[in-house]
Order: sequence, then structure tokens, then C-alpha cells
Amino acid sequence: MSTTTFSLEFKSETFKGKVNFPTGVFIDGQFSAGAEGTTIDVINPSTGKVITSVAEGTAKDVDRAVKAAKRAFTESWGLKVPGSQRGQLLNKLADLFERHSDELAALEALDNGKTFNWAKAADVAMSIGVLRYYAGWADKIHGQTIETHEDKLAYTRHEPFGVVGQIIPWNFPLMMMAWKLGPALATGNAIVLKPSEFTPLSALRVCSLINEAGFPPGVVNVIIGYGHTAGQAIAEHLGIDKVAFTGSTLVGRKIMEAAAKSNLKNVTLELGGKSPNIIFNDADLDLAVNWSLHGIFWNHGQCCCAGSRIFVQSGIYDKFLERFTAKSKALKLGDPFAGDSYQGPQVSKIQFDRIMDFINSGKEQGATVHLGGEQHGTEGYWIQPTIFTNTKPDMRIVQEEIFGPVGVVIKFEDQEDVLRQANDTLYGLAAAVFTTDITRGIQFAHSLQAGTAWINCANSLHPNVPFGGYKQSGVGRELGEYALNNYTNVKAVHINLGQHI
Ligand SMILES: NC(=O)C1=CN([C@@H]2O[C@H](COP(=O)(O)OP(=O)(O)OC[C@H]3O[C@@H](n4cnc5c(N)ncnc54)[C@H](O)[C@@H]3O)[C@@H](O)[C@H]2O)C=CC1
Ligand code: BAL
Repeated sequence: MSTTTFSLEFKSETFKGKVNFPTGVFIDGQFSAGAEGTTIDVINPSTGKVITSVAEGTAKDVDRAVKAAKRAFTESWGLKVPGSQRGQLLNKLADLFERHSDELAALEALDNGKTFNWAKAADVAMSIGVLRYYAGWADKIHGQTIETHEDKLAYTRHEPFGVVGQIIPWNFPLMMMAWKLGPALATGNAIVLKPSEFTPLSALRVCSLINEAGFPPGVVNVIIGYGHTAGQAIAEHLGIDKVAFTGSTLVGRKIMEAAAKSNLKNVTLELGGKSPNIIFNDADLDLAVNWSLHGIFWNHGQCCCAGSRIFVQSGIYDKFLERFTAKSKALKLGDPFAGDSYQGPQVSKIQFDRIMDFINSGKEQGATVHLGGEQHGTEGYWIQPTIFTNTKPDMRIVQEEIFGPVGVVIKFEDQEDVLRQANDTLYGLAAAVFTTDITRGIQFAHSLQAGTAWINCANSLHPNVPFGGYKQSGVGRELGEYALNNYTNVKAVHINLGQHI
């Protein structure tokens, strides 16, 4: 089956160079057209125009990918390959990410709209860090010997599931791929991965790098397809033993339901958030302003752990709002490939409409638009950094995940009240607290119902540190040693040393 290629010469301020790579479904180490012969248009969010078309994968392609993964797992991967060798391959892939980091950052900027500079400094760098971190774990995955009595030896093994399905979103296309590949490959699983239909380019480029690194064919298979077809097929497939998903809470429920109705496959979910960012009177004001800005406006607000509810104690509320507003106004919206741009467009027309609908709901429900609140420019999907004040707790902009550059700033008086408000959400992904009283900071961090609690920083992650949600923000943990548990079954082995019945 023939496939298409994507070829483009970048002549931008930040990246000059040519990219050229196949864009088919990637199964068993080869690219081909999808089974139905259909394609998906990839849109440039800066302009709303089509960049290219890539092969659409559907349920039939997922099925073929699962068979390839199963064969690879049994014949040339899994427990057949020592951990040290799996680690070497992951390190080789990290080397290739490093060698092609400009190209990968340019692809992120092109179809996601994030700025080239941030993509290179954050997304590509973190992806490399994650691959190397799990390369290091690959030969250190072991169980325990367990004392019982003298007539028995018992031990555990941590064995890979086999074939795992992974469904990732568009906000960090490359980084989410690395978060999923790293622990799954370190533990010896074979993979069928579905990137978002909105941002397929970096994942397709990585497929060629996976071949170049030397992974056996079929160990990683990548299907670009729509959620309700290819994604659903992964969640339902009887040959898939585990599914890991990052995206909306709505779709997370569907994945869990599909897993329950098919083969009860193991499920891990990394979902939405409405993270509180709490600033006490005694906080270092500049520090709090800078991190709050990063918390809500970095990546155009398209972060699951964005600090979208900013609670400020009454003694510093006016000063904070003044400085926060001045800095927000100064953020440069512009061409993702320009060296001085901080914010590019939102990823898609659907997201643009969704965010504008939230902004309009805030206006209609009586909140004050303190800054922004409108589209930026006339083409593409750009939205001004937006700050709402004078909100009420039941407003949609206070309760629901907006996933855009829209924050609410809320005045509070005392600690018990702000703790109650901070925890008054369906979500529990992350929370930040700013104070110079470290005892208060630690005690408060312990009281927050969130999988990540930051003290005097926000929206700051590290490959070695677990990340995941309380409540409806998810199931399981990514990153760190904890993520290895997502990808292994524990087998208990009992050896009789003289026991009779
Ligand atoms: N936690 C996070 O990192 C993310 C959260 N979101 C939240 O979700 C909202 C909507 O964004 P969407 O792009 O619509 O997210 P989504 O949850 O629909 O998309 C994420 C991934 O799931 C796939 N998917 C969609 N429907 C599926 C199904 N029925 N079965 C299997 N896979 C399916 C998509 O193709 C994509 O690969 C955002 O506004 C944001 O609030 C979105 C992206 C990432
Ligand atoms: N979904 C992983 C990181 C983030 O969205 O902030």
C-alpha cells in the first residue's frame, strides 16, 4: 500500500531547515495508507489553512497494529529482550530526539501553534528527559523475595502486560508521546498509540526515529485517527491488555466504560483540572505574580494543571492584581516562529469556539472582564489573555475547565475559607500555594485535595516526580517510578521446599 510524505522547507526566524517524512499509518515498522484509504487534513491554527493531509487510521488499522504488536511482543520484545537492551534503545531514541530537536520543535509549532522557542526549551527537552529517565529504569525493574516459612520460597516478578493502547491529546503532542512510550517500553510492552487527529506531525516524525533507533518492527505502532473510531477501537479491543489515556474527563469515562464492556483491560487516565493557585498576604509578590502568569498563560492555557482559579488574600489583592494585569498585558501574542512571541493561537477552531463560549458565559453571568475577553486578530484561532474578577462560585468560568488563556482572580479573607473554596471542585489534579511561612505552606499543601501541590511555584513538572489526579482528574500516576506500575502485572511465585499436604 502506498503512502504519502510531508515535505516542507522552513525559512522562519527561529528555524531554517527542511523536513521530509512519511505520513501513513505506522504498523510493524512500515508506513502505509489507512485501510479505508481516507485522509485527515492537518490545519495550521495560526491561519486556519490546511498544512497537509495524513493517512486516516480506522478500526481495521488498529486491529492490524494489535496483531503486529502481539507478534513483536512474543517474538522479539517483552521478556525476550533484557532490560539493559531496552534501556539502550530508549537512550538511542533520546539521542535522536536531541539531534532533531529543532525539527521536532518546528513541527510542534506548526500544527499545535505553540511557540518554537517554548516547544524546544520545554516540550522537546522534557521529552528527552523522560526517555532517558525510563531508559535508566529498564534494567532495574524487579520484584521482591518474601519471607513466609522455611518450607517455602516466594518471590514476585513485575511482568509487562503485553500489548498496551495509548491515546494522547493535542496540547503537548510530543511530550505526551514520550510520557507514554518511556515507561511502557522500559517495562517491555508493545504499543499501539493514537495521537490526536489535530496534531499528528511530530508523532509521525518520531515513527521514523523509532526505526532508526533500532526498535524491532511492531514494538511501537502509531495510528492517526479520530477518537470515536480509532480511539474507541483501541479502548474496546480484546487483544489490548491495558489502555492509558490523556484527555478530557468526558472521554476518560468512555474509555473506562469501553474497557469494562470488553475485556476489563487495565485503565489509567490523566484528565482535566481546575487548579487553585492561592496567594497569602505574606507571599513574595513578584514571585507569586510571575508563577501565576506561567500557571495560567503558559502553553496558551492549554495545560491540564493550569492554575485557572487564582485566590488572593485581601491584604495584597489590589497590588497583586495591578502587577499581574500589567505583566499579562505585556505578553506578546504573535507568530509561533518569531523569537519574541510568548503566545500563539489556540490549537483548533473547536477549542477557539469552546473558549469564547466560556468567556461569553462569564460576561453573561455578570463577572467583570478585567483584561482581554476577545479574539486577537482576524485569522486563525487567537485569543487575548483574559482575566475575570468579581466572579461567583457557581459561575461556569469558576467551576469548569476552560483550557485556554482565561483566569479568574478571587479575593479571600481567611485560610479555612480559601481551603474550602480551593477543594470545591470535581477535579483534583494540582494546586499551588504562595507564602513565605514554610510551615503554613507545607500544612496547606497537605490539606489540598490534589495529586500535585506546589509551594511557591506552579505548573512545574519533572520526569522523576509522579503526576496524576485525585477525584475526577484521573486514575494512576504518570512520570517517576510510580508510572512503572501502570505497565506491569505482578506475578507471585511460590516454590515448595518441603511442605506436604
Ligand atoms: N488532560 C489533558 O491534558 C487534556 C484535557 N483536555 C480537555 O478536553 C477538552 C476537549 O478537548 P478534546 O480534544 O475534545 O479532548 P479529547 O478528550 O476528545 O481528546 C483527547 C484524545 O482522545 C481521543 N478521543 C476522543 N474521543 C474518543 C473516544 N470516544 N474514544 C477514544 N479516544 C477518543 C482524541 O482523538 C484524542 O486523541 C479540552 O477543552 C480540555 O478541557 C484536552 C486535551 C488534553
Ligand atoms: N497533560 C499533561 C501536562 C499538562 O497538560 O499540563
